[in-house]
Amino acid sequence: MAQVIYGSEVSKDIRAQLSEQMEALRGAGARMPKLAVILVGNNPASLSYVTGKEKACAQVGMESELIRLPEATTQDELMAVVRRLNEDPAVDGILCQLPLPRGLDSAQVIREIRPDKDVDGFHPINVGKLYLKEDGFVPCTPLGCMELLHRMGVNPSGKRAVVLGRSNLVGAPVARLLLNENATVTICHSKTENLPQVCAEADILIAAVGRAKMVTAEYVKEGAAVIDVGINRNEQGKLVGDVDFASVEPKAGFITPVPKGVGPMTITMLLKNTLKAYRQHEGE
Ligand SMILES: Nc1nc(=O)c2c([nH]1)NC[C@@H]1CN(c3ccc(C(=O)N[C@@H](CCC(=O)O)C(=O)O)cc3)C=[N+]21
Repeated sequence: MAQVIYGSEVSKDIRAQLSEQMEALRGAGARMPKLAVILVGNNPASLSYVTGKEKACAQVGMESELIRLPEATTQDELMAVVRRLNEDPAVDGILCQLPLPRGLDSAQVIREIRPDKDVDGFHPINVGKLYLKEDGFVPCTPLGCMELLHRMGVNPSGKRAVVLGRSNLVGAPVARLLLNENATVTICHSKTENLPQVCAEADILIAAVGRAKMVTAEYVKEGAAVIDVGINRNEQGKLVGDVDFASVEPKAGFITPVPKGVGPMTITMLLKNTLKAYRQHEGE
């Protein structure tokens, strides 16, 4: 029987600490940390995530500004908005919600965000710092996965870790964070052979592949820590993870659910990254 670790609960703890820190800043009459979120177009999933980010900022007492741009926004118009936010001393963090509408170049937008305001941790400078173990912004979902592992009391050092998926947003950075904590890391992808057997060697299994319920019990070692990053929607539009929870839960040592697992941690880590940017801008 696995111990189910609710990211929604862990998030409550962390957000309570953030609320206290915001209270202290407000009490001292300081400028408040501010996150600017750019949403281009009307993708309903993006709108729900962005709304969640704004609500979380308000919940802890952080400022946020939502810039909504029409689907037909041009690359130059979008770049101009990013440049304006780069120069705005009241804005600590900038996030451009992905994916962008077809025809817009997200890599160019990400490069335009000032690295010290890149609270997504997607800018090449911050990616490089992660690989060099220097202090920069780490992407929110990978940070959330590591926080959940630490809350499980699972120390990655010396453990076999398998990351299922190699995206720039999740798989690649979380694999690097696990390596930075001295795990022995295997990254699996669509070309990996004997996938279930490779995954079943893992003490720590991170499922970030984007395929609903793909990970069943045969992919899981008895007692392993399983972290489900999946954000798939089933035919009824219900949020479903990459892990088949019913099949894996009896065998795993720890497991995170979807929803109420990694998702809320992603938002909470975004708040922490925004406070980190604020502290750097305030010269603390
Ligand atoms: N520039 C950028 N940065 C991102 O961090 C980013 C992005 N673009 N594009 C999309 C992904 C996805 N993402 C999630 C955020 C919160 C939940 C979340 O809170 N999920 C809740 C459920 C929310 C619901 O019910 O819809 C849960 O899992 O319990 C999930 C996914 C951030 N993303």
